[in-house]
Amino acid sequence: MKTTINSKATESSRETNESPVLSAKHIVKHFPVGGIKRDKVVHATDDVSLDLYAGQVVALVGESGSGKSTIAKLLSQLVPITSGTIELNGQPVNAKSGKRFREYTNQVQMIFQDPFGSLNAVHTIRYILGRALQIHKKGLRGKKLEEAVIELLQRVKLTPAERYIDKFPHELSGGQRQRVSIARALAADPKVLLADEPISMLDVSIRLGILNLLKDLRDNEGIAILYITHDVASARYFADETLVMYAGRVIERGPSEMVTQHPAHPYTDLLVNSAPDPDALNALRGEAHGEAPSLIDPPSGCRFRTRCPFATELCAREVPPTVRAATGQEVACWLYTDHPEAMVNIGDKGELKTIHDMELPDEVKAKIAQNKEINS
Ligand SMILES: Nc1ncnc2c1ncn2[C@@H]1O[C@H](COP(=O)(O)OP(=O)(O)OP(=O)(O)O)[C@@H](O)[C@H]1O
Repeated sequence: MKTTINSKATESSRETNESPVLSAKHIVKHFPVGGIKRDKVVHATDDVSLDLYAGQVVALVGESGSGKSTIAKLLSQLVPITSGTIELNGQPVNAKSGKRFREYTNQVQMIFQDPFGSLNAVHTIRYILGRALQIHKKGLRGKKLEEAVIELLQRVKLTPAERYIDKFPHELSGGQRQRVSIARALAADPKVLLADEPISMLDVSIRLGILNLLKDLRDNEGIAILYITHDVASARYFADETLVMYAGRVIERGPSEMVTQHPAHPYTDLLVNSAPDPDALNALRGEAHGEAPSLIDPPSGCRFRTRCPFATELCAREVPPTVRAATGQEVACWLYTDHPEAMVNIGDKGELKTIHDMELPDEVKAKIAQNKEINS
């Protein structure tokens, strides 16, 4: 039986001897449920590990409710983790307040989805960015503060800065406001940006500009970025590595090009083929059906098995190990192991048949055979 591989970030996308800036190890978040289900919890994220490296973008993709935002909230320490550890520069982070907490939030900044709600409408850009700078660099005032505000505006390409500095948020376009939000995050000189759907509320025509700005920050300033998105195509364009989440778990990860062009996990395949509307999965393919599962009582074993065309009794019984697929990415799926039961599929009428008896394209059969060989 194949041994489970470490869920370390894919090495081909970066220098192998580099250490991550921010590292999440086996993080779990269970939210308590109120009302009559008081004794139950929502399994928002279960056993998620990820590493963010300087000058690299990691994308988290998945349907609505798969736990992506929860990961960002845990990494930004907006909500406490149920279990697991977060390490910044190799040091475990457990400060919940005080100086060490402020040091952490300086280094790990968040960019939110809604540039309309996240900037205070009653203040000018000068005040908003000036306040952010003063919080992180105490004693900065007068001309030096003005220069620092102008520099921030230049870093996010709002130039000439004089045109924007005395404006109120409502006088700016959505894209310009998102640039101000990014400038505010940069005021802390962060090593990590957690960007939760930073372009999804923006007009399609200006989305690329914001992604290119974030790309520049990655390339020129070496900032590590976690990019949360529904949009697989933008993950391919922007992210070095892509992690796919399903019902609170990471089910596939690897170089973005491989994950998005040669998906290994049946769910990723579905997600990629349903683009640009990943929430329309149900209508997509005859063989995959059903709703995303409840996170209060998630399915046993593999959480995708209730919608998976290849699900077996083994998938219901045990959580699949994470193994390496022939195409290089890491995948949590029994199909990629040499477990004998993973060969058996329950047909429409309840009869047992092997995956090789199913009507699959030859290339899919070859891929599965190749994967089994590699992992045996
Ligand atoms: N404070 C909370 N209390 C209870 N449940 C929560 C809380 N926050 C999130 N959840 C639940 O956790 C699960 C994961 O939510 P999360 O927002 O992380 O998903 P997501 O993938 O980011 O979705 P979206 O793309 O819609 O933002 C959902 O079932 C959600 O309802």
